[in-house]
Amino acid sequence: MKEVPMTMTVMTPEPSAPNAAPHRAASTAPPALELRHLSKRFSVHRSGSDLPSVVDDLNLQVAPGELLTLLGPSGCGKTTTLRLIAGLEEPDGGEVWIDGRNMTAPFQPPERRGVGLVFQDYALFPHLSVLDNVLFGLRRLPRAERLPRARETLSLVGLTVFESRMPHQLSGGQQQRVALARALAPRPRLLLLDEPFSNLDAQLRHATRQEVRTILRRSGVAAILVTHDQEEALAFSDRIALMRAGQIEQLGTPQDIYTWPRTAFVASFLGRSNLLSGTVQAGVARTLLGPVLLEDLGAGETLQEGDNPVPDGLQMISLRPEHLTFTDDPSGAEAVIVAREFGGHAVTYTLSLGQHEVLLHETGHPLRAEGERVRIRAARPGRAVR
Ligand SMILES: Nc1ncnc2c1ncn2[C@@H]1O[C@H](COP(=O)(O)OP(=O)(O)OP(=O)(O)O)[C@@H](O)[C@H]1O
Repeated sequence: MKEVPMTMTVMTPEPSAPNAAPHRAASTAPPALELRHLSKRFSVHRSGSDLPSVVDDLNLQVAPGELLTLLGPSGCGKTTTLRLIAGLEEPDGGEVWIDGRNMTAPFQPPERRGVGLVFQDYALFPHLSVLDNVLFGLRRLPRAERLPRARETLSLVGLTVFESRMPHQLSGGQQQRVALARALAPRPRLLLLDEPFSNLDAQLRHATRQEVRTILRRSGVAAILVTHDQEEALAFSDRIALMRAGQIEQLGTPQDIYTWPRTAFVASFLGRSNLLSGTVQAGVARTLLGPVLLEDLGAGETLQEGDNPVPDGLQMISLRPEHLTFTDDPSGAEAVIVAREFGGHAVTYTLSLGQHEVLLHETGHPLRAEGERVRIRAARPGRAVR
């Protein structure tokens, strides 16, 4: 059974909008969220030295209805960013704007931000029924509106028949949907989800993620998901902000970031990648795999007239495992299969090219044996990364 939560799940919006943005155009909706040069560092001692910034000059806009994921390794500042947005932490610098209102000047407490929160531990009240848990988030609503709103939200998350149950009588996935209903019931401007699926086992996690995504789409609320699970980020998000050391390393749609990583960090954090050094000349890199044609531009990248998309010289080249292929061509690089990872629909081979190892991902072919000598080549263009 879960403990009574220390943190409240729902922050009901206040009706007034004291800090409406002066530049807000009448016909255009403001971003659901805007972070401007947001910074936060924690002090070690009251009087002592400061640690480096945990959130470092962060700029971000989230459109109404958008599902954005903050993705990154442990300790990169995702949760702190979420807590700054919710008003659970005060920033050292910068601004948080929610739905066109400045929440940081003056500082608005959590309950005045119109933000809903969902945590990984569901934070349901164990002694309240499903319906009462949802009603709890509606204390600020006129009494007559509470029950219809709670029932409407339970219907949205598909839990109407469970309204009299206690939380311990529900599966983990159902409990998480109750937590979602409780956060959505006050109709927040923005929903913040902190690792909401991490307590669920793999299968339930996948199903719940899809359900939550569908529910959020239906409700039209903008949401920010925090996760360190790249597969979850790829499947869930309209856009991903990939964070590293308190900054956004790359921001874009899952497909764009996966296809056109700008840095070696992004290439290897989001999916697997072979990082090879190559000498580039006229858009082709000479690597230990032989010549690799390079992607010149990624989504959103533009060139000034006369610019060379990939400068000549020594560069780091990223090649996805699925972009390598076995070949009978004698010009292919010689390699030995040192390991084989069978994943059902696909196989990932680890290949040794002497000093270096690379990964090759193959679907729908007969299995090759460990120890087999093969030739490989790049079947798709590579990407020069910093
Ligand atoms: N209250 C605090 N006092 C001091 N340091 C803190 C505090 N809260 C967070 N930190 C530090 O800030 C850094 C970022 O923490 P944060 O929880 O935001 O990272 P995260 O990306 O969410 O990590 P994880 O995925 O592990 O939850 C970490 O080094 C953490 O130790």
